[in-house]
Amino acid sequence: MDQTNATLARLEATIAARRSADPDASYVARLHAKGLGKIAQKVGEEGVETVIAALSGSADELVGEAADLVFHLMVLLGARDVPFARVLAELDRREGLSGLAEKAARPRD
Ligand SMILES: N=c1c2ncn([C@@H]3O[C@H](COP(=O)(O)OP(=O)(O)OP(=O)(O)O)[C@@H](O)[C@H]3O)c2ncn1[C@@H]1O[C@H](COP(=O)(O)O)[C@@H](O)[C@H]1O
Repeated sequence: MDQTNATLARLEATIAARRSADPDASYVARLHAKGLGKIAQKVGEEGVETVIAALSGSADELVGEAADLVFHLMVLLGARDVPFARVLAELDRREGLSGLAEKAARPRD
């Protein structure tokens, strides 16, 4: 397993373990206590903050916001019982398929 996948696998396992923790002691548990809607909202907020950092922040700020976004996305996937491996497998499936070619092959409305 390469470094990227090892980091994500560790984070996924930590998130799964913290879901049922005390919400007073765990941010992951607190998010789950607030429900799927709150988790999804956080992903949206972190996405917007990542965009702002990309357009007007430093590289360090962009790294920080991107980490927040990936973390909250992993919490969201876990809340829906979707293993991150499925996302990686989907990216693998798309490997080598140009985004332009994929779009051109879509059925027209
Ligand atoms: N990677 C992260 C991570 N990244 C960001 N965050 C938290 O995500 C939150 C995002 O910041 P915000 O200001 O948007 O949050 P907020 O003020 O609570 O937001 P609102 O209540 O206003 O919606 C902060 O509380 C950050 O500390 C994280 N919290 C946890 N982890 C990982 O998850 C593990 C388990 O964490 P706990 O569940 O807290 O033990 C940790 O050991 C880490 O590995």
